[in-house]
Amino acid sequence: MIRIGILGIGFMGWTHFAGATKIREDGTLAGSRLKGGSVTAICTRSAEKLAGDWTSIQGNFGPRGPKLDLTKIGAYDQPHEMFADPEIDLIDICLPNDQHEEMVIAALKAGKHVLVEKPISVDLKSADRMVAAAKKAGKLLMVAHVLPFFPEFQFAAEAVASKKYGKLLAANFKRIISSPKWSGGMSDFTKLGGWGIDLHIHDNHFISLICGTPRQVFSRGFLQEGFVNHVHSNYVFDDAGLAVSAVSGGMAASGLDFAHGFELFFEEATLIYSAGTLAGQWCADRPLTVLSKGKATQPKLKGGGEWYAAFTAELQQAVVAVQTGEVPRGLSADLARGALALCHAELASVELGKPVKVS
Ligand SMILES: NC(=O)C1=CN([C@@H]2O[C@H](COP(=O)(O)OP(=O)(O)OC[C@H]3O[C@@H](n4cnc5c(N)ncnc54)[C@H](OP(=O)(O)O)[C@@H]3O)[C@@H](O)[C@H]2O)C=CC1
Ligand SMILES: O=C1CO[C@H](CO)[C@@H](O)[C@@H]1O
Repeated sequence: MIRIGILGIGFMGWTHFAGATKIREDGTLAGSRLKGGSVTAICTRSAEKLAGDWTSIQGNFGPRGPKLDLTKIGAYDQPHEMFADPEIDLIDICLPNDQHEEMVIAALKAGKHVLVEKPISVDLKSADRMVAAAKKAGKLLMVAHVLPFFPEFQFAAEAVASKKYGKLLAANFKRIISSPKWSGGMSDFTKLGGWGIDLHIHDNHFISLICGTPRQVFSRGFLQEGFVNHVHSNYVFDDAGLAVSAVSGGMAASGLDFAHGFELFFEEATLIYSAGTLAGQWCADRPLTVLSKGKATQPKLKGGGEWYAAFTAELQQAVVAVQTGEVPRGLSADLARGALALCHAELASVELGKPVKVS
């Protein structure tokens, strides 16, 4: 049994907890959703949350946090005490971006495997230090990029890899939010790395996963405090027969809290998907649809339809990685670091007004 300790009970800490744990209506815990793994501890600075009152938590998807009976799990208010607990194997870090490096390195030094929320860090040198610390400690460092675990994105990734609709010729991705209001810790634009890192990295990671690393990127957009707020990017691959672009940012008016989607153009089919919130209501305006030979079909997707299902799948893979010692590419720190490098190349491209090589 892989025992997981979650550090930071905000939007993502609650979401990971819900993905991993069966919760009854009355807030008591009914066991793990993960095969071979379980959340056995949490660490939070908040006395309220330690006592099980998570009702202050509300992110830009999913329900408000509940009132929980936490008597069956360990509850810490000091990260280093949780890291020292010999009964924990994997630390799951759900803290604001600027705190990832310090806590990741401390957990690795304490002999734990680590899963850290995306982005791995805001700074590339910091990401390198984290990767080096994992190698030195001989422990796994995984980055919780959840997009490949969303059923629609999983379907798209499998279609590209299997070539079931022929070669991918072109792709366009969208990820738009209005500025979130729920989190003090996530409200400092420079600590976030701007939406060009905090938000858009999801698509940079997914694009790198399914298409490989682009050679160059050419971006136009809007900067704020030295970081990207809104960006339109063209990715330049060695394969001139592959055209990929993305639009991401945090400039949407409130009421459009979150929207994402894609159009993938294959030789023999087009895949479209578009969903998000409109004035607080989740709305899949274009559920994943395959257009081919004049027909539009909505394929049966893998995975559950619950709001936390992608996180269950992500945490399940992290558990298997600890069991086997092998990190799947989607969770690898190297791919996460590469996605961050792409974000920085886009920032440089917006600043310089010309294409920039991806390092
Ligand atoms: N994969 C995805 O879809 C998403 C990923 N994220 C990522 O998850 C991470 C956390 O984001 P999110 O959960 O939205 O943020 P929240 O602010 O909602 O939660 C972060 C939590 O970290 C703890 N914390 C510890 N130190 C601090 C501090 N100095 N300031 C603020 N909080 C602190 C707090 O928990 P406590 O009170 O328990 O101490 C806080 O609630 C980020 O890296 C973000 O990019 C965010 C949203 C979606
Ligand atoms: O997907 C996401 C939704 O928006 C959040 C910010 O508010 C991001 O942190 C996150 O990665």
